[in-house]
Amino acid sequence: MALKQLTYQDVAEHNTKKDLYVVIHDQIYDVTKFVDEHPGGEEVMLDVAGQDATEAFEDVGHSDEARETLGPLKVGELKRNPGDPKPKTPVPGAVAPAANNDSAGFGVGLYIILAIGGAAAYFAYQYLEQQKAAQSA
Ligand code: HEM
Repeated sequence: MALKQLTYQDVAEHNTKKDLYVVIHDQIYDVTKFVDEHPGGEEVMLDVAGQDATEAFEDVGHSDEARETLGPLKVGELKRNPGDPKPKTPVPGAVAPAANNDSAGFGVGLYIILAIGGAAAYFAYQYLEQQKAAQSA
């Protein structure tokens, strides 16, 4: 069967147990026949019926076997319209570098504080030495 291009609106029409589509990573799956066999139960599947289930699916940490089960259930691809919700798929590396930048920012800040503290201590020492020299002169 040729793959269909469906919009969120099209997918949303398949939201009953007898006619059940979900979107995972922008792929559309017809899980009508699978819902009764789902080891996680039908309830969770009905919760995301006709919607983007990417987050729910990934949060569970489904096995490779579960991912393979998806293959034959695929009926189409999501066609995004302007104004549709953004993809739930996290952009690889989007979070990690931001976290790194934060810690790098702190690291640089720390160096600056140490450098200023060091300079202040140096000048204080110089000043005291001068005072001592002036007194003994
Ligand atoms: C639509 C495609 C889905 C497929 C093909 C699928 C398949 C599976 C499979 C094979 C398992 C057994 C454990 C494993 O192999 O990882 C499982 C478990 C589970 N699934 Fe799904 N699943 C789907 C969607 C979802 C969704 C949308 C949810 C929403 C929360 C969900 C929730 C769960 C939970 C909670 C378990 C754990 C059950 C347990 O360990 O008692 N699944 N699923």
